Amino acid sequence: MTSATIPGLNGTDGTPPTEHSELLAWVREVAELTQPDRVVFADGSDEEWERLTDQLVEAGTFTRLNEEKKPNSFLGNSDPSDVARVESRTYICSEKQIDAGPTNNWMAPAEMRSLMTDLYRGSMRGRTMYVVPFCMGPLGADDPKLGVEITDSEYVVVSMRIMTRMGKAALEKLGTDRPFVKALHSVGAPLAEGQADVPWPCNDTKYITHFPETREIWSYGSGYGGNALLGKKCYSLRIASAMAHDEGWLAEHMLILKLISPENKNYYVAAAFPSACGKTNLAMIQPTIPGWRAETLGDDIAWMRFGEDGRLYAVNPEFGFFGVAPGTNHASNPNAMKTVEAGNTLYTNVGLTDDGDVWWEGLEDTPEHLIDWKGNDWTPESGTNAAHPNSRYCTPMSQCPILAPEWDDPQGVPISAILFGGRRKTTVPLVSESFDWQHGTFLGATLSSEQTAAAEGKVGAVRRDPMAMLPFLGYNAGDYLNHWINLGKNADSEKLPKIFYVNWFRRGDDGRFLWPGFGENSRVLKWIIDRIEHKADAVSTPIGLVPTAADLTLDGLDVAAADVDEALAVNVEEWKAEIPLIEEWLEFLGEKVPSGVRDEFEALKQRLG
Ligand SMILES: Nc1nc2c(ncn2[C@@H]2O[C@H](COP(=O)(O)OP(=O)(O)OP(=O)(O)O)[C@@H](O)[C@H]2O)c(=O)[nH]1
Ligand SMILES: O=C([O-])CC(=O)C(=O)O
Ligand SMILES: [Mn+2]
Repeated sequence: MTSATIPGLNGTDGTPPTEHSELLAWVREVAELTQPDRVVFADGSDEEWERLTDQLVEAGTFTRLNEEKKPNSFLGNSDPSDVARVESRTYICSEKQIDAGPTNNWMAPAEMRSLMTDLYRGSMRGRTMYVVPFCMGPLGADDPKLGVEITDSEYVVVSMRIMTRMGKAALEKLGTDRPFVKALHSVGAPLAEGQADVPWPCNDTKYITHFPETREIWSYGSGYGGNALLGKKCYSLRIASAMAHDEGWLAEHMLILKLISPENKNYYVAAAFPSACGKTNLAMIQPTIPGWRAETLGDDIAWMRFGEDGRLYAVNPEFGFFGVAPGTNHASNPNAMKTVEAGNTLYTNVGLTDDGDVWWEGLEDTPEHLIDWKGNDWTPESGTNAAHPNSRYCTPMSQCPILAPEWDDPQGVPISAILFGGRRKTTVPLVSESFDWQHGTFLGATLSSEQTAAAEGKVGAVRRDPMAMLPFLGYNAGDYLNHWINLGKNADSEKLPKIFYVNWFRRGDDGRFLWPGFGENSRVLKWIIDRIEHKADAVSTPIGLVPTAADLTLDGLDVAAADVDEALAVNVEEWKAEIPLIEEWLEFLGEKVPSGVRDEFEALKQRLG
């Protein structure tokens, strides 16, 4: 493949639809290495969507859902071994190991390149290689954040069309020489001449690799969203966090929410919770308190930078939602249900009902019979899950009924409050306010949560997850915390967002949730806004400023007063038990932990006595 044209391109004369020489050179290089049967530039058109979804139905990957119930929507269940992010196979390959830090897997870039080049050799044989240009964040930005994913998966192409601004418009933005992130993906399942394909090609060997210094991503062996849709975690968090560190901004695992008060005043809130800990639900909240409304700007990722006015502005780099299905229903998250019911949605690893609809645990109207995510007959008596706990829907953001009109504004929105939160059965109260930015950074740095099914590993085990970024940091966690401290030091403290810590998941002795969560979380949000407006009280405790039940608006809440008190309680003995765990965590992070975070730890110990 040494000629100027690219054989097989679009099945035509081989003339590529771009004159971007660096892109073309890379496409040729990858095609030569991976040996696909043909090369196609994805344009993001409706015609392409139809062609590829038809092809996926034909291949047995997709089932077209009932047109009346779920128009233009498909179910694609994965191989049972390929259902979540693989953190043990995720690498940050910086030149120096210290720059990947203690929280990341590391291998020297040259070694990883050599190892993966061997894996990629011939890995696309018998398949089509797609070149997928995309943009993270508004196309209208002064400095649009572009990328190109090369993939041999049709599932990835159609999913990228939902999750990113993909195709022709992004290719036009690339022009002839705009820089872009190179994101290479192969499912690692070449087909020999005449070999039949399987519905979900993947490989037992998996690598999700990042080269932060050269802003490159190499992914191999998995088709699952977080491993294969490279604009999402790989680019917008791991690579972008490294860019943000160099350039003075933040790339965070945060939802962006707009709250509108009864006085019609707008407040923007960003919140970082670990995977499957409630971002999508909070982002689409339907407030239960009269007069308050909410609108969504993003449910997973926020890029934040200081504006000329000194405030912190957030943009959502994504274009769709890749949300957890189980637990989502018309009561818990009506806005997510309306978004997916509008159609144009891809479902992965949920049940298929006899009338061609989807079902998952927690959805209303349990069917008498369905085909479960593994392809087996299922009834409510089966005693197994119809849907995998990490099953997901992939749906266009534009269909969200409460999408904020400013969602695509390249300026972003000014953030008034940042929330950190996790899943903790004990210890962590429903809400607390940090004393200041440095203390808030400490709360984020020591954030802890019980593990969920969003990644391989033991569900329920408590782990520290700094700013909910543990699996998504593209560089040393100590440097990252330093970056947070420094941003605060260099900003006008009056204009910085206030930082809060929430826990919707505290439980009583019998295991029941003490707080009903979901729409009722609006009561906590109202207190947060009232704190910003100096309208609500709080008690100063060793861990931060905490409301009493009397400080919250609880009219109409159907929860025992004792449960609310228990949800809000700061139990000094429980917090003392937390101290050695925090100590161990800071030791693990090592000497790069900033003094500001260490000082906060000492101060906490003092306050606990
Ligand atoms: N008890 C309780 N459960 C909640 C609440 N909010 C969300 N959940 C449950 O938490 C699970 C995951 O929530 P999501 O909102 O999808 O998680 P996410 O943080 O967006 O996750 P990722 O997409 O993995 O980053 C779902 O099963 C929800 O039903 C809440 O306020 N209370
Ligand atoms: O990346 C994914 O697969 C989904 C997600 O948002 C997460 O795990 O946090
Ligand atoms: Mn996420």
